[in-house]
Amino acid sequence: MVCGTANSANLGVTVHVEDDRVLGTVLLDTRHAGAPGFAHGGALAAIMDDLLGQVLIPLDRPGVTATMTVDFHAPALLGRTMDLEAWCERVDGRKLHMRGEIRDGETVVASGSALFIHVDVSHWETSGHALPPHWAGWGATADSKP
Ligand SMILES: CCCCCCCCCCCCCCCC(=O)SCCNC(=O)CCNC(=O)[C@H](O)C(C)(C)COP(=O)(O)OP(=O)(O)OC[C@H]1O[C@@H](n2cnc3c(N)ncnc32)[C@H](O)[C@@H]1OP(=O)(O)O
Repeated sequence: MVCGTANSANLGVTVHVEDDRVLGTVLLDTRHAGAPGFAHGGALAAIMDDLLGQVLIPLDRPGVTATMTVDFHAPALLGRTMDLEAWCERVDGRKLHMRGEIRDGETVVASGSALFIHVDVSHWETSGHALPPHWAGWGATADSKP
């Protein structure tokens, strides 16, 4: 629902990995309004969760959000391309401490921190739905990483 191109209701986030960091952009519009002209905080929180979750890819650790805090520092205006950045601050066993920012130019609109828990890919098999084929092998190098 955030960056999945197969979902026509996605929030239009695009991301890529650079040196273990996830960088990206998002352009919110009236569909994502809270107050007129401003992005809904829940949309920003969803973007933050997904952004921090994308760090699981360079970490090569499948995982889920256990807890997340989003700090809203400045109003997020609709119709502006905002920059996204996320990284892993610390790995402590299965606990993955992520951090990220949503910025409008030099202004940090929101910052986030989350605890993700490393799980086996079989975690998602309990839904009964088939996993995306490209998830096969996700986490294969996790045991060899600190
Ligand atoms: C090449 C491949 C490409 C693949 C490409 C894939 C795309 C990749 C992008 C994904 C981007 C999407 C990002 C969205 C991410 C979601 O939206 S995930 C969905 C929302 N989250 C969930 O559904 C999680 C639901 N919760 C759970 O399933 C379970 O509670 C958990 C989190 C797995 C933990 O359960 P558990 O495995 O039984 O572990 P448990 O022993 O309870 O906890 C382990 C440790 O963590 C601590 N802990 C657990 N929960 C908490 C908490 N809430 N607060 C503090 N500590 C906690 C425990 O205290 C424990 O600590 P220790 O005692 O070891 O010190």
